[in-house]
Amino acid sequence: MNIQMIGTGSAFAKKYDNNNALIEVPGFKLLVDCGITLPKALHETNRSFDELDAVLISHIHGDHVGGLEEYAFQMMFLYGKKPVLYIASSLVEPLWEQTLRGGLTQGPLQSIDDFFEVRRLEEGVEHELHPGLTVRLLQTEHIVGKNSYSFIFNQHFFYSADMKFSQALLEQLVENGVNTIFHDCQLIAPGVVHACLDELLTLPEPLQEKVWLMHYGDTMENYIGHTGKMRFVQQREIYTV
Ligand SMILES: O=c1ccn([C@@H]2O[C@H](COP(=O)(O)O)[C@@H](O)[C@H]2O)c(=O)[nH]1
Ligand SMILES: [Zn+2]
Ligand SMILES: [Zn+2]
Repeated sequence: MNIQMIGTGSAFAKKYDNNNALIEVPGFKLLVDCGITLPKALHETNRSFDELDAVLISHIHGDHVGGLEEYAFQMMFLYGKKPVLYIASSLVEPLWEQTLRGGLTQGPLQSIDDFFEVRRLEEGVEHELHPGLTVRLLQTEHIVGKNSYSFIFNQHFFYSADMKFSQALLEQLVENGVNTIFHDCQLIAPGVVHACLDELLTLPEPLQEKVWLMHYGDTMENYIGHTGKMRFVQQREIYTV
């Protein structure tokens, strides 16, 4: 499985695009989150919405869902297709009612199903998205009252939604077969709604070696060499995991 971060930036980053990814297995391209900057960033990566097979959503913040309106409209008006949307069941109603409805509805098109082929996912269940690609949703802590789901792909690759630091969770994941962790990282403490670098640096070194840092601020380069055994994911670089 290959992963390319279309962006690695935090919500306010300007040097880096929103923390959204493209996961690819033979015959299938999955966009993970679709934030405000995604449509332009995808274009700058010489890709188009039409080549994506589906999008998977972690939680409802602009840097993760703000590009969905353009995705739906481009697919409708430029390509005459309905994109496949994988999303936790609990997020379907809030995504539509609180984020997308105002911009998308027109005439007889009044429901999320008019714009997306919605595939509802249940937490804790191994879902096969395509031969060679499974995902399991894990609800992780971000902001009180807002459901947020991290992902375990192919039982070994953990991709955090925006989440608070939890050493216990990371240790448990590794015990259960996870060997690569892409983790959001707020560079400046305190993390509050994210794991911050100081917290991640308290992880034992063997665990740090499995951790790659993403969702970082514009000053990331100042921290190169100060992340212990952890490495920064580079925007637009392709990693095989
Ligand atoms: O406690 C907080 C911290 C941040 N926010 C806002 O959420 C969005 C998305 O930010 P993420 O850091 O990517 O989750 C951004 O506008 C933050 O300012 C918040 O509402 N509450
Ligand atoms: Zn975010
Ligand atoms: Zn968030």
